[in-house]
Amino acid sequence: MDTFKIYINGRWIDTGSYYEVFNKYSGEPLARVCRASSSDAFEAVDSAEKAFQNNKLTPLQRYYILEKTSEILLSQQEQLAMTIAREAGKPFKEALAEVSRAANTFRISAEEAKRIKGEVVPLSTTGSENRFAYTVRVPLGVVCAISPFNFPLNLVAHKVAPAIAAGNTVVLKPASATPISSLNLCRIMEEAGLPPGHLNAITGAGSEIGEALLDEPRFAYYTFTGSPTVGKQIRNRIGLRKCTLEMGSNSATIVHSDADLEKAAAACGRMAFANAGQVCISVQRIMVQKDVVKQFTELLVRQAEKLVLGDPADPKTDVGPMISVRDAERAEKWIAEAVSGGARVLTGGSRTGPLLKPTVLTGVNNSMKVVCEEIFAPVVSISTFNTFEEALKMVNDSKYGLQAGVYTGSISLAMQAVQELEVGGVMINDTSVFRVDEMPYGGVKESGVGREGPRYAIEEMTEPKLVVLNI
Ligand SMILES: NC(=O)c1ccc[n+]([C@@H]2O[C@H](COP(=O)([O-])OP(=O)(O)OC[C@H]3O[C@@H](n4cnc5c(N)ncnc54)[C@H](O)[C@@H]3O)[C@@H](O)[C@H]2O)c1
Ligand SMILES: O=C[C@H](O)CS(=O)(=O)O
Repeated sequence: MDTFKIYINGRWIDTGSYYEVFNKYSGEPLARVCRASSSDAFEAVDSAEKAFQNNKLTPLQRYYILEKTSEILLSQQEQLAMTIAREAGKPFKEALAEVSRAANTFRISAEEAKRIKGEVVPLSTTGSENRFAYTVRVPLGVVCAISPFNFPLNLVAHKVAPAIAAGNTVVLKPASATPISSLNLCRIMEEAGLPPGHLNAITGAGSEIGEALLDEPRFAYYTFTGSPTVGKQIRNRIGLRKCTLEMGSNSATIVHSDADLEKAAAACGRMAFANAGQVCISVQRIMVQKDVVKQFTELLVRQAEKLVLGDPADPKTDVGPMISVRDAERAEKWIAEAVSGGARVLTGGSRTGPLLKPTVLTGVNNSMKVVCEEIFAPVVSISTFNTFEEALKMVNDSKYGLQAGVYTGSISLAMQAVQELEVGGVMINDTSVFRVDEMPYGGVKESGVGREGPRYAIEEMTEPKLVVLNI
């Protein structure tokens, strides 16, 4: 079994303490991963701080390193995807797409590294005569990047690539369940020419090492993706320092009676169960106009029942295991809670180990966890509405607000949704899950603070410095 070491200052370090990462489908040990200590965390920050202070990269150097990283990712797409399939349980075909997206995230960040700019500030107030003012955007310094299990490569890319593009240095703490993809990325960035200290990765089980990072005063910025529970802890612990928090959601998609129902059902049927529903913008709630709910539901159930559940390493698999048996058991309990409250299971609902069958529920209400919480499982609930205003209220009746989808043939209804939905992104005639990596991405309410997407993450990871010349 391979042993994966932590990466500090360009050196691979065997800490002598390990934990096992498991194949999420078979439950077999996949690799042994070093467990970092708080002194390793301290050393990682030391390394990043020294690199930031003593070895700044020019924008062009950053461009070449990020562009090269993108190329290497694509050249190793199959093996990187198989690692994602095994450590995260993501179906191989989805994992291939994730590697391709990560390469794209690096390519976009490479381009943005050449475009970081300030602006001329016209001064006209009396007393500002003979003065010329402008701003420059400067990097914040050492960035702490903490990433989730469900996109173990691309969501790490969305933190590391913009941070490096902006001229920062990084200490990365990947999810304990899926650290291998991050360590592969460190290897690739080293091969791409990233000098020692610019990227450091420390791994460990549970929140122990994560906690050590929150107590570290030398981080200028925290970029976190994960659950609201942890995100709130970070917000409360880091004082006045800036952070981006990409957190949970119980994303909704509205299907109006004037929608293309075949198209809407096909998209919802695919995207409600991608990555076994473990996607922050997963189609978890579908609101359907009552005149078309019967037809839509039949189409959706048919779509769900076509999906192949099984080993994510098998190219035929559409839905793999959830990240753990415990999470699958939690989802199963939430389904049972909904059923005891009057909900009906139209398909799915049963579990074998970490495999939960794609599940479609109706007869739900907003007091049920499957609706009001983030289920993060292959479970979707259908509710009905009479008027479009009702649908908008149902979507907004949530503590989350990441992205929403709206299927309608009416431009005025679409614009009303844009106006009234309390979310970070409105997808018209797409599900809530639509995302390409150059988009600004993030939410409101408990879905988070700040935006990702390379150009927007770079804005967050730099700040304007004003210069005034009295000439
Ligand atoms: N909004 C987004 O872009 C987005 C994307 C993917 C996932 N998510 C969210 O992430 C969650 C699923 O991912 P997860 O289970 O890995 O989330 P999680 O919150 O359990 O863990 C996220 C990261 O935080 C670390 N962590 C845990 N406790 C910590 C602590 N006390 N201090 C510092 N770090 C700590 C974990 O080790 C992991 O690296 C879901 O809520 C999902 O909605 C959001
Ligand atoms: O899980 C949340 C991710 O941000 C979803 S994706 O990156 O849009 O696939």
